[in-house]
Amino acid sequence: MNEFDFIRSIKQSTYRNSTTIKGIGDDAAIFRQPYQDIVTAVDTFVDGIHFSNKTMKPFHVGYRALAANISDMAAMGADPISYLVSIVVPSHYSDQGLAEIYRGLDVIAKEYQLDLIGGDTVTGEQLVLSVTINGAVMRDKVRYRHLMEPGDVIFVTGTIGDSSAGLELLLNEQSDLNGAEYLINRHRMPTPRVKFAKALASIDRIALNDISDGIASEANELAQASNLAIYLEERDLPISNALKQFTRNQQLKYILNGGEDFELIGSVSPCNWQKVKQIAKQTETPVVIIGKVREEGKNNGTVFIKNNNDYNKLRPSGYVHKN
Ligand SMILES: Nc1ncnc2c1ncn2[C@@H]1O[C@H](COP(=O)(O)OP(=O)(O)OP(=O)(O)O)[C@@H](O)[C@H]1O
Ligand SMILES: Cc1ncc(C[n+]2csc(CCOP(=O)(O)O)c2C)c(N)n1
Ligand SMILES: [Mg+2]
Ligand SMILES: [Mg+2]
Ligand SMILES: [Mg+2]
Repeated sequence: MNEFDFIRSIKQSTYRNSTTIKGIGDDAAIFRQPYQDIVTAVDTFVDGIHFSNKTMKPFHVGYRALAANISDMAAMGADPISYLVSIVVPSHYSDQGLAEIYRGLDVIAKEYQLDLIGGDTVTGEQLVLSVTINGAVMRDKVRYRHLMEPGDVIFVTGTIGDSSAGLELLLNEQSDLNGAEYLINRHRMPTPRVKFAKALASIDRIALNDISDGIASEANELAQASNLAIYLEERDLPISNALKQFTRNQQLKYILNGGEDFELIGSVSPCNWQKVKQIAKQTETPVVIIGKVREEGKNNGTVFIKNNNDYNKLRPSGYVHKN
């Protein structure tokens, strides 16, 4: 299919948001958002780095690429609205594969009521998807990483490490483990926590970060942005039943250094914790406290984790891209 036929094939016939003024079909898209701040982010998804034919079908490539962007909106407390997709397609890639990528994009877009409003299509050596997302947030309700305060509790949604364990099962072609399907599904089709993050709007101040690179990295980002120290309790890290089958060392590797869970880690004043719990219940989002925040002079910007009664420094150690 040529570029123009392809673009016609992916154009939405109607838009899901009345604020989408112009989508696909001109030099640029237009959306209108009165009274709110626009929030925007981009994330890129590369064959051989973020996925391979061992780990994802074309449908999952689309689904997972947009999920990562939606998760960044959740991490800001924003409502995702529209997205643009820039895609590099290898010349040997099938029309059917391309259609499946866009089906994956559209399935999750529909779930979160997003409009596809534009993008770019080029041929190249390697399949690459770069997704730009737009969202909106009420003024003064953005959940910056720098908003932690001393005395806050650190919480995390869902269970952590599942995606990384699922990835390892896929790479080792090991699908006989109990719960393998669950773990693999968590890797291929993560669930960004938008409903929960939006429902937190009644709480004045919350710091949030989404878990793309493992708790060790994300907690360090929060500590550094807020210039405070974080103390985590290893035994309180939330683990799925499927992950419990792995050795404790493997579990900790997946949880702390794995990544791609797209759960949220954040901090809130202890006086608002009950409210967070209540909102979590209403939105069917598991949430637990895993640590606390302290003002500690020379230790500010550092994360510690307790096991066997000792706190040890937890260094950022997720996936780092090197140029
Ligand atoms: N090439 C770049 N040019 C300009 N800004 C960049 C570039 N790469 C990253 N950034 C910016 O750096 C900040 C951190 O980006 P990063 O990609 O680490 O966050 P993230 O998207 O939450 O994490 P992840 O990509 O692991 O999901 C963001 O403000 C991002 O826009
Ligand atoms: C085939 C294959 N091999 C390895 C990985 C692991 N991996 C790649 S990027 C990344 C961090 C998030 O990236 P970013 O920071 O760009 O969002 C992780 C954990 C994978 N997903 N697929
Ligand atoms: Mg990014
Ligand atoms: Mg993020
Ligand atoms: Mg990253």
